[in-house]
Amino acid sequence: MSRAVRLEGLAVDYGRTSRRAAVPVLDRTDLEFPAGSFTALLGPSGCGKSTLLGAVAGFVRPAAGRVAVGGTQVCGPGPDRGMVFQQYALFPWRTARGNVEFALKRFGLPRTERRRRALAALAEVGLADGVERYPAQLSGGMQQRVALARALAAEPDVLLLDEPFGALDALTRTRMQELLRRLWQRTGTTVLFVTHDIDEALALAERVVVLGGTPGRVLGDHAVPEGPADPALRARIAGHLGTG
Ligand SMILES: Nc1ncnc2c1ncn2[C@@H]1O[C@H](COP(=O)(O)OP(=O)(O)OP(=O)(O)O)[C@@H](O)[C@H]1O
Repeated sequence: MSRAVRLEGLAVDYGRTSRRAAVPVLDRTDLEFPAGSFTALLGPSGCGKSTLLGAVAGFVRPAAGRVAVGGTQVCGPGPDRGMVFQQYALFPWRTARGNVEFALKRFGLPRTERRRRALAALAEVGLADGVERYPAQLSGGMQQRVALARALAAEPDVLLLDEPFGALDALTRTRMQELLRRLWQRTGTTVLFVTHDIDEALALAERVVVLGGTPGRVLGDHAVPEGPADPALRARIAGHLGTG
């Protein structure tokens, strides 16, 4: 299933204490991500991309406004939202299968179901032969496949990816991008993908939202047409980023 994500006047600030005023990180932001859509969030370092994703994941509490997934207000993390980070954050003492199974534990699934889902998700990301390997026996790309399988095994409605391929070499990165596109097309999950790479955003997403400024706000919102890359669109987006 997939569900729409809606940000309504979402604002986030950090560092509020009894002595110090809060630092605003994300300005009041209204955005709607339709069910099944694939959006890239693009912007310079520090503009609040991860913060926005964290608010959707339920890790970050809004200072104002709200986030709703499928019409239900987000109050904390939940199995309907899966997250993949740049650092794979796998347990080194668990195998690929063990890492995915462990992540499913908090959803109260019986052991046989956890195993079934873990093996299916690992096969889906092309790791059927590596399920009993430990992270140290896997390349960076393979470890990121495990992290992706871990998120997919929960069968989330919304997949949140925070620069997931930033640490991979160019070839592995292209392969992982293709894998993600295929998975999205098959599952129809709503995808929010954070990157600071224009070409990655244009290669993957149907829509590119550009964030920038301090506090962060939406500077541009562009549909990406199917087909060959459009240099004029790229130039417009680069213009928002000040890299044109
Ligand atoms: N837990 C926190 N406490 C205080 N400040 C924070 C916290 N997390 C992030 N910040 C600050 O909030 C701002 C936005 O950070 P965020 O990580 O959301 O940006 P980003 O656009 O994802 O950056 P990057 O591309 O470098 O990951 C930054 O100035 C950062 O230093």
